[in-house]
This record gives sequence, structure tokens and C-alpha cells, in this order.
Amino acid sequence: MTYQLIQIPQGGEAIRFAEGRLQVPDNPIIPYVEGDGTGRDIWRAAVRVFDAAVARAYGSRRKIFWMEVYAGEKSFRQFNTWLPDETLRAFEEFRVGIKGPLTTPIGGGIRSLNVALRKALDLYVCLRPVRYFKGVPSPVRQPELVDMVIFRENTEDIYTGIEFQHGTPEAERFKALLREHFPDQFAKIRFPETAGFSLKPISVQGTERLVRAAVRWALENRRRSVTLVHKGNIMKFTEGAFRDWGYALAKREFRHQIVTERESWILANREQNPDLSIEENARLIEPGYDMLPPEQQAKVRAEVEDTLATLWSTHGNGQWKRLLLVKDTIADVTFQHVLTRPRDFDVLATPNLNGDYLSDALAAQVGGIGIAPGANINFESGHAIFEATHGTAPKYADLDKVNPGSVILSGEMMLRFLGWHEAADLIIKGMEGAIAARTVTYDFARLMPDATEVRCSEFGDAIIRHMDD
Ligand SMILES: NC(=O)C1=CN([C@@H]2O[C@H](COP(=O)(O)OP(=O)(O)OC[C@H]3O[C@@H](n4cnc5c(N)ncnc54)[C@H](OP(=O)(O)O)[C@@H]3O)[C@@H](O)[C@H]2O)C=CC1
Ligand SMILES: O=C(O)CCC(=O)C(=O)O
Ligand SMILES: [Mg+2]
Repeated sequence: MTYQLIQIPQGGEAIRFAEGRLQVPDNPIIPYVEGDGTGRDIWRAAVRVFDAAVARAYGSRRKIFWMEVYAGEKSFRQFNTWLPDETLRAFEEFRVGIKGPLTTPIGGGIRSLNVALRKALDLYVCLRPVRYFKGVPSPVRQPELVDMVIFRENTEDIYTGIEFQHGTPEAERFKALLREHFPDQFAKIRFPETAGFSLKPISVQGTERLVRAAVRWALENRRRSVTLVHKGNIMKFTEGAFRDWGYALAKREFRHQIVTERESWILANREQNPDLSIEENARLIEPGYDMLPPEQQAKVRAEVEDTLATLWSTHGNGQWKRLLLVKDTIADVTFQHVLTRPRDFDVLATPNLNGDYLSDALAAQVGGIGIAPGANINFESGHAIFEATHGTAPKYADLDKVNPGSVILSGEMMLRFLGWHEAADLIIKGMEGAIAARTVTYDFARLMPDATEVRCSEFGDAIIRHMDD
């Protein structure tokens, strides 16, 4: 493929994908976007850490050939386009890349370039691990209990970008369509004359591939549970459907490796009392059973009967305790429970917007978004773009101040994705060493009275130094 704006580095090779696996040469070309705002500072610090880790782990045998690709303000300044087609082609061709944050204006202007990249490459999983590094300041009492991994759906939901702005002819046509074809729905709009609209599509395919990836990852990594986080009580046909499709997929495709929470209750009830009737078991699993209408009660009884009939031999007598637990929780209370009972949460699978909110909130428990990494992945094609959870923090741009930890840990995830675990391990070691030595950036230093505040670049240096501890 030919490129006009992008310089392909001499001596590197593209990562390929064959038979469901990445084929990573020892000299991979990796496209990167520097990013807007603080992106410049954190990228400069991070790339030195990546190169140092690879050099220490593999000597001259392996080396990353970095290839700058353009997006955002730098691209607009240089090429008068926010997201050149070449950038998409390069991420497509070279398969695995990394990016800094990109600015998205509020209330108007261009739509998110971050979202555009995810959609263009169909990177349907936004994977954001949240773990604690010893010594990191935290507002909670036991941050070490936080070890959660968010699987955020990355291509649907409100991020689809189908919106109608109040006062535009498009909004008027959309309202006319509602008024004519869905008068009952139209009547629910409190202030139709001045309302804007955003649509929220969530599909079977989008949900299933996300939940499949989360369950598979949880099994491969011996995690305890996958929690489907949704607001299905209010958005019944999108978030509620996400829950139902998620459970159905887990039961259909992973039957012998998982147990749902309700199934575990039914089986445990029978184990505690082998003589328990179906009705008594139904009463135990369904609070308010006696208040339900008869057809609902019959449904709960059928669920108990079916679970015992189909699962007792494979999952009963405590066998279910060794399996992956699949459960669900409503989004609002989840924000309380991840704080008050972090032990109950492990892998979280959730639609796009919930995942966006949750990832920043969870990061706060373990040091903040300054060290919150992430990846956007398509597990079928092997395409992936690694990026920090945080944004461009424009007030700190070019001050060499902010924490480069998020993009560094995103690179650590990328190295693992490539199978370069030794280099990834060195980054973790360096990060642990730098934090233990209390040489930290402003965000940690303001919560650690006896720490030495260092610049963004110096924190990168400290990580490199502590790789040799
Ligand atoms: N994937 C992406 O590219 C993303 C892009 N964005 C975009 O970024 C822009 C700014 O968004 P905003 O909501 O202000 O969120 P930001 O994440 O950019 O910044 C919010 C606050 O988080 C803290 N923070 C952010 N980055 C760091 C860091 N590296 N080290 C330490 N602390 C950090 C700072 O807190 P404090 O003030 O307390 O020091 C900062 O003021 C918007 O245009 C938004 O759309 C947002 C999220 C993701
Ligand atoms: O695209 C943006 O500007 C925001 C994205 C975001 O908040 C995220 O990816 O978590
Ligand atoms: Mg976000």
C-alpha cells in the first residue's frame, strides 16, 4: 500500500494475522498517534519506556519500528483533515497500534475521532483493566481489593452518533415521523417543541460478540465472575436486552464452564435441603414470589424445574462452585457496590456508555485516570489500538507535568497482546519500583505528602531505572 503523509520506517515489517493468530515479527512496524493536548508529553515519555523495556528484554534481537500516523489537531494543522484516510489504512494494514488522546468538542463541531477509529476498524471491545499498584494514593480504605476488568462494548449505543439537534430541519422531520407513526411514543416527550434527540441502538450481534469476548477472556484468565452491567429496568429493549442476550449467549456457548447467579442459588438451595419442593425453591430465589401474578409464579417455578432437570448432574452437588459465575447488576447501584464491595466484582461486561462512566470511576479507586490503561480490540481480525482511558487534559498540555502511566500501561498491554511478555513484565517492574521509591507525578504527589514530585518525562526515566532493580 502506498502512503503520501506517512513515512514507513525502513527495516520494519508488518504484523500479520493468520489462522486466528497474530504473526509478530521481531521488527514489527507499529503505527502511533501522538495525540492532542498532553498527548505530546506522555507519548514522548512512554515511547522511551517501551524501547527500553524491549531492549532490556531482548537485546538487539527485537525492536519496534514506530511509525507516526496522523489524527486530531496535528493532522488538521499539517494536512487540513482531522482523520486522514491513510491513518485508517495504516491501522488496518499494520494491525496493532497505539494512540494518545484526541480532543472532541462539546455540543457541536466534529464527532469523536476516537470513536471514529473504533468504528472504522470494528474494534468492538474496549478492554480496561483496573488494578492496584502498591503505594498508589487512593480515596478508599482497601484499594488492593480492586482487581476488575471492564469489557465495554465499543461500536454501538449512544456512541453511534445518530442525533437530531433541536431547531434543525432534520429534528423537525424526525419529530414528524414520530408524531405520524408512533403517536403514543411522541406523546411521552415532555417538551417536544424544544427537544433534541439521540438514538441508542444495541443489537444481538453487538451484545453477543462483546459478552463472548468477556466470558472467553475470563475463562482463559481464570477469573471468578463476569457481571453484566446494564440499566435494563429503564431501557428495557436496549440495556435490558443486553442482559438477556448476554445470559443466553453465556448459557448457549459456555454451558459446561459457567453457572449463572440464579442457577447457583437454585442448585445451592437443593444442596442445602434435598427435599425442597420446586415451589419452595422458587420462593427462595424470587423475593416477593407470593405477590407475583400466577403466570409469573409459574415462570419462576419453570425456571427452577428446568435448571434442576438440565444442570443437576453436571453442576449440582457443589460442582458449580468451580465454574465461572455469570451475573448481572443495574448500573446505578453498581457505582455504589464497586466502592463498598469490590470483592464482588471481577470482569464487567457492559454497553458503551456505562463502560465509559465506569472506567473513570473505577480508576479513581486505584490512583486515578493518570494510570488507567486500555485497549480497543477486534478479537476476530486481530486489529487493536491501545490507548489511555483519560483525555487530552488541555490545561496541562506541553507542561511536561501529567502522569504518563496510562499510556505506558496501555503499551504494556500491547506488548502482552504481541506475546512480548518479558518486556511487559519489565514495565510493570519499573512502574512498581518508581511508585515504591515515591518518585511520582503531580497527581499522586498531591495525595502523598512525603513523595518527590517529578515531571512526566522524569517519571518515565524513573520507570526505566527501576527496570534494573
Ligand atoms: N480516548 C480519548 O482520546 C479521550 C478523549 N477525551 C477528550 O479529552 C478532552 C478533555 O476531556 P476531560 O473530560 O477534561 O478529561 P481528561 O481525561 O482529559 O482530564 C480530566 C482530568 O483528569 C486528570 N487527568 C487526565 N489525564 C491525566 C494524566 N495523564 N495524569 C494525571 N491526571 C490526568 C486531570 O485531573 P486534575 O484536574 O485533577 O489534575 C484532568 O484535569 C475532551 O475533548 C474529551 O472529549 C476524553 C476521554 C478519552
Ligand atoms: O472520544 C472522546 O472524546 C471521549 C472518549 C472517552 O471518553 C473514552 O474513550 O473513554
Ligand atoms: Mg471516557
